[in-house]
Amino acid sequence: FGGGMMRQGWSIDNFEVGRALGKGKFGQVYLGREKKSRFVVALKVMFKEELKKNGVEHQLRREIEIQTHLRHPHIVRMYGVFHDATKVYLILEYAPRGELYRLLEQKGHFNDAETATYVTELASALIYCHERKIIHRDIKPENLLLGIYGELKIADFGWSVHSPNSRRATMCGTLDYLAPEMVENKPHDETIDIWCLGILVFELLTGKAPFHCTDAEGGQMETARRITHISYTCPPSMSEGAADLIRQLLVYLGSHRLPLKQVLAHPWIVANKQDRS
Ligand SMILES: COc1ccc(C(=O)Nc2ccccc2)cc1NC(=O)CCSc1ncnc(N)c1Br
Repeated sequence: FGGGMMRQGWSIDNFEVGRALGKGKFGQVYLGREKKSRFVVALKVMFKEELKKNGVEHQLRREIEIQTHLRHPHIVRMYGVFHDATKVYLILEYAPRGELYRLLEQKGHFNDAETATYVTELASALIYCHERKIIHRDIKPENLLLGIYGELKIADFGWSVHSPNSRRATMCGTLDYLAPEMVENKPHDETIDIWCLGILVFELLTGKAPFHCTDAEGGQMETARRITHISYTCPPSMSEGAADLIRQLLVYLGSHRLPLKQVLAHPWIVANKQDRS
């Protein structure tokens, strides 16, 4: 089925459409099944009008070019794309265990073994991307899905670009994952993903993003100030090893952040990561 997937000429008539899986950027995602092969996929349906209104057609085209060539166990596959008069459809790998952030909400936080295993999977996917000069720029629980064994898969490369890049993404929503160079609108490179990895480690272990400020605490301005001043504290519940890894990731200068290969070799990761299945 995969090979055939790249053949052009798919239409929605080739698929049975099932329940809604979630709401991605610019569109709704449904469970789908290709009729002949019965292969199950996730179908993301986006309205051309909305893409045009948001001026993201070129971004989507680049995304499709990037994504259709990526093959990695911890990156959600994009098998293909088709469109009709009003909509664009992305044929995506279905992640059977859904969204990581829902699991995080449910559990409150993860333990060292679960977190170190997710970090290992994410770091290996990011190494694969960075080798191809692709930076994701939007690593956060909302963009991470879970495969059949509960393994992590990066999805929604909505903001991926080729590095180095200084174009400012119109960031909507939370500032929590913004790196200092993004807050200060400076040029950035793939080390931006290493910053986001540091934010993620903290959030998976504590259930909170390190620089988050509620509106009462000063809101987004205060969050931005804390990011550029690297002003956060690890809770006493956090192990020294995890705090050490976070300290080496949340570094102001991108070039001074722990390289991904050294993340995989960090003592806390090596001591706590588990094998899946
Ligand atoms: C490789 O995955 C993507 C690649 C690209 C884009 C995308 O929209 N790009 C884009 C859209 C507009 C403009 C520029 C880029 C989106 C995704 N993926 C998603 O949105 C995730 C859909 S939710 C889901 N998917 C599978 N299994 C589940 N259980 C769930 Br829940």
